[in-house]
Amino acid sequence: MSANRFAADRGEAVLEVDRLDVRFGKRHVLRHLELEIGRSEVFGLLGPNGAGKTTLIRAICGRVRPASGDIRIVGQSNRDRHTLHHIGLVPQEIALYMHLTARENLDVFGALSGLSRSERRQAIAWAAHATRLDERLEERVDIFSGGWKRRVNIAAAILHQPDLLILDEPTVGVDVDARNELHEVIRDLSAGGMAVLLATHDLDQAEALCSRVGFLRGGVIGPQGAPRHLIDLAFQGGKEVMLELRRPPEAEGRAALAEAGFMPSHNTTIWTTLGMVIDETLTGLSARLESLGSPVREIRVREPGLDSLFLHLARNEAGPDR
Ligand SMILES: Nc1ncnc2c1ncn2[C@@H]1O[C@H](COP(=O)(O)OP(=O)(O)OP(=O)(O)O)[C@@H](O)[C@H]1O
Repeated sequence: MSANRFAADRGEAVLEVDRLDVRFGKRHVLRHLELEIGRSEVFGLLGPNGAGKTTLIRAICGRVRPASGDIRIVGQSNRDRHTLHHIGLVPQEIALYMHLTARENLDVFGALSGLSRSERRQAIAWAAHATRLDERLEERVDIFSGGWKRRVNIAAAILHQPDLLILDEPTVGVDVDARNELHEVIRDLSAGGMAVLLATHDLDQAEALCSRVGFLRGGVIGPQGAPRHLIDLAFQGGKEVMLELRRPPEAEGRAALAEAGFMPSHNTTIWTTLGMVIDETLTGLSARLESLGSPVREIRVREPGLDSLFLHLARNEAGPDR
C-alpha cells in the first residue's frame, strides 16, 4: 500500500459539515455549525470544556443524530453507513485488549472492520510502519507507556486507510517526547493525504501541528484559520505583556491593574495586556501593587500565541455585548 495514495487529490474537501444543529432536549449544543477539511489538512478543534467538541465528533461518526444539517465525507452523506468506512476514529479513552500483543490487537480491530486475513496482514504492516510501531508489534500492550498505547490506538484506527482521521485529545497522559513523536506520526499521515480532525485542549500542540484551527463556542466554530493568521488578525503585531504577582490582588490592586490595561487570566496571580506598555507605567504599577500587598514576581514580554487568542476570545465572550 502506498503512503501517498491521496496525493493527486490534495485540496479536495474530505469532510463537509453544513448547517449542523444538535440538541439534547432543550440544550442546543451545535447551532448551524459549518466546517470543511481538505486532504492533507490538520484541523485543530479547540474550545472550552463542554463546548461540544465530542458531540461534533460523534455526529460526524454517525453516533449522534442531528436535529438538522448535513455531514458529507468524500462527498457522501454520513447517513449512509458505508460512508462511515472513510473515517478512522481515535477515541479519547485508550481502548485496547491489554492482555494481547500490539499485533493481536490490530488483528482484532482489522477483523472488526471487515478486513480478510490477508488484507489484515498487509494493513497491519502498513499501519505499524506509519505509526512507527514495527519494533514492538509482538509485545503485550499492558507493558506499554501511554505514548505507545496511543500509537496502537492510531494504528487500529487507520488499518482501513480512512480518508478522514479523527483524534479526540490524542496526547492526554503522554510525556513530552512521546507527544512529539505522535506529532510526527500525525504529520506523516496528513502528508500522505489524510484529512485530520484533532480535538484538543493543548494550544501549544494545536499551534505546532495544525494547518488550521477553529474555536468552538456557543455552538459554532468561529473564528477559524491558520493559527498565525488568527493571532496576527486579533493582535495586529502587538506583544503580550504578562505580570505574575506573588499574591492575588485585592479590589484596589485589581482596579490599578485594570486602569493600566491589564486583564486577569485563568490564574488569579497572572495578568496580561496587549500592546506597548510604557516603562513608567510598569514602574508605577509595580510600586503600587507592592504597597497593596501583591508585589510583582515576574514581568514577561512575548509574541502572543494561541493561548492568548483563546483568552482574548473568552474575555470578549464574557464582555457586555455578549
Ligand atoms: N448524550 C447527551 N445527552 C445530554 N447532554 C449531552 C450529551 N452529550 C453531551 N451532552 C452535553 O452537551 C454539551 C457538550 O458536551 P461535549 O462532551 O460535546 O463537550 P466537549 O467540548 O467535548 O467537552 P470536553 O472538552 O470536556 O470533552 C455538554 O453540556 C454536555 O453535558
